[in-house]
Amino acid sequence: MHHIFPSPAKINLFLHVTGRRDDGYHLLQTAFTFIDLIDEVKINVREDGQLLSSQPLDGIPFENDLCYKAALLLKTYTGSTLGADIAVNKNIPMGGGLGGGSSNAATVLIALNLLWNTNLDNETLQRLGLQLGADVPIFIFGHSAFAEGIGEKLQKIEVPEKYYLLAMPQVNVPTVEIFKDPLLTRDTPTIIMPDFRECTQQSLKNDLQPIACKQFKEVAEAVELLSQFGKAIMTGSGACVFVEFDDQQTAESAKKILPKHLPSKVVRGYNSHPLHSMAKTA
Ligand SMILES: C[C@@](CO)(OP(=O)(O)O)[C@H](O)COP(=O)(O)OP(=O)(O)OC[C@H]1O[C@@H](n2ccc(N)nc2=O)[C@H](O)[C@@H]1O
Ligand SMILES: Nc1ncnc2c1ncn2[C@@H]1O[C@H](COP(=O)(O)OP(=O)(O)O)[C@@H](O)[C@H]1O
Repeated sequence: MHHIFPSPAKINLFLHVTGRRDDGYHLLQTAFTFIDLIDEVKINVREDGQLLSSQPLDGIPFENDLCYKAALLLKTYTGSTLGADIAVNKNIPMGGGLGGGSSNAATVLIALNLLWNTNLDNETLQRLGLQLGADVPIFIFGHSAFAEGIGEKLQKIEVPEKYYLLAMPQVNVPTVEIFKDPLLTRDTPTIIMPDFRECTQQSLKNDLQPIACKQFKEVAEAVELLSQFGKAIMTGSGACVFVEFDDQQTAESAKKILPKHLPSKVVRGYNSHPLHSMAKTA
């Protein structure tokens, strides 16, 4: 029997680079919230222990798929003898700073932990998830959060659930190229940030954005086009850029003004991960 689990995208409402660790990874302060752009992860438990996909993603061999890596990690860690068929219906563009791959990995960890009865607690799953990527823990944490470290130290926050016009420039921004750019600002002063609503406009910036705009003209164009509606902020290391709206209609009207070559979508922010909301209502 197939089980279907939601796997939402995230946006970084701001992203500050505050330093660098000894291993070269950058220290960040960021705020994550979820949006209703959602992949569907379909899972079927296998008794024979194999991990397979009936529907590999375009250009990604299953061994490199974060879903497979998450399943293998959980299987190795717990010693479960069970396996799974895993397939994803993709709606989240890849490599856009929306965390789709990380979200898929988190959903697989949560879902298989239930289906295989391996009973790991949420914190252990977050720790395992971090081995797959810095963005995985937030999706297991399951609530809007202020994040520090490389994104793994999470504090719950309530963010006003706004609408966003999300522009998706058709370019793949390699995260590593942005972080290694000599012009990157790496010394944004740290902030204390428990209440998102008190965040000043000045804090609402992404330090990776000027670098992505410099390296990719498509990102710079998206920022310029969205800036006519408000403060345009890039998510993660790009390429997607968003601007906030209080209501859906105004966001839809703004979308109509954008040129056809820039794909865009009106989305809504959510504090709660849809898997957690499902668990509460079940
Ligand atoms: C920038 C963020 C913000 O949410 O999001 P995305 O753009 O991926 O969605 C994340 O921190 C992305 O973390 P993660 O997904 O682990 O990045 P990876 O692709 O593994 O990182 C590629 C490379 O970027 C550099 N890197 C990444 C994260 C970080 N905090 N410092 C770094 O210096 C490292 O050189 C790393 O090897
Ligand atoms: N299940 C998956 N979904 C999306 N991307 C995946 C997946 N498995 C591996 N990847 C790889 O991870 C990269 C980063 O994906 P993703 O998390 O969607 O974007 P980003 O890190 O920009 O937010 C993709 O470019 C892709 O090569």
